[in-house]
Amino acid sequence: MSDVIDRDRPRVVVAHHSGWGHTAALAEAVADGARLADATATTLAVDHITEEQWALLDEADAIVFGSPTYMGNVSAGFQTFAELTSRRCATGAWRDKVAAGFVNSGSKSGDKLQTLMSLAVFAAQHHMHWVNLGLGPGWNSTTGSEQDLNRLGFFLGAGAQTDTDVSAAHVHKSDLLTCRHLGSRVAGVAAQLLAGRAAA
Ligand SMILES: Cc1cc2nc3c(=O)[nH]c(=O)nc-3n(C[C@H](O)[C@H](O)[C@H](O)COP(=O)(O)O)c2cc1C
Repeated sequence: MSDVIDRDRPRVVVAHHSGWGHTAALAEAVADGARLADATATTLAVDHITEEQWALLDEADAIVFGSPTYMGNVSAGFQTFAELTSRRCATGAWRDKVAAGFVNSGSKSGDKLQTLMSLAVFAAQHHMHWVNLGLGPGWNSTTGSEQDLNRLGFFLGAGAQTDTDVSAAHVHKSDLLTCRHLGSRVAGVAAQLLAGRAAA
């Protein structure tokens, strides 16, 4: 594929922290969704970030942030990354990129809305365009089930729950599909933005 066509495809980076691999599995699902929507996608663990990976972030059209919920907020690993972006924040390096977020916790709620809100505020500090989940709530009626997309009923981004005593192979199918949906949605919005900028 030529460089010109490659440049026309949105570049999505999924920047996440994960202590035991649960949130990393969700990150892969986000990337799969972006690829399904014809974007290029890279997952990136923010606790081992190289100069090349910083460059990937700087060149991305969209960055999807992901964190487990630790003590009712983003993990220290994610927050360390966030603080390392302060110079980019000051210079507006990520201004007008598309952003979105996904979070995970051990408890069904686990106060992970707070985690998602922290991601959204982080994106806002970078003057990024936050994309919401774009799904109605699942599993909220007598005919619903925990296999529904968006089974935990989030709007701001994707919310997942993983039992604390299972491996990453047991991340809930519905949560993986919900994250895949988010990746596709982000890629679609990024493509619309790129097309709009080109037209303008
Ligand atoms: C230090 C620490 C704090 C945690 N705090 C919360 C919490 O506030 N709410 C919750 O529901 N789960 C909490 N958990 C559980 C994790 O969110 C859960 O195990 C998650 O799946 C871990 O994802 P990871 O493998 O991507 O790190 C905590 C786990 C750790 C290690």
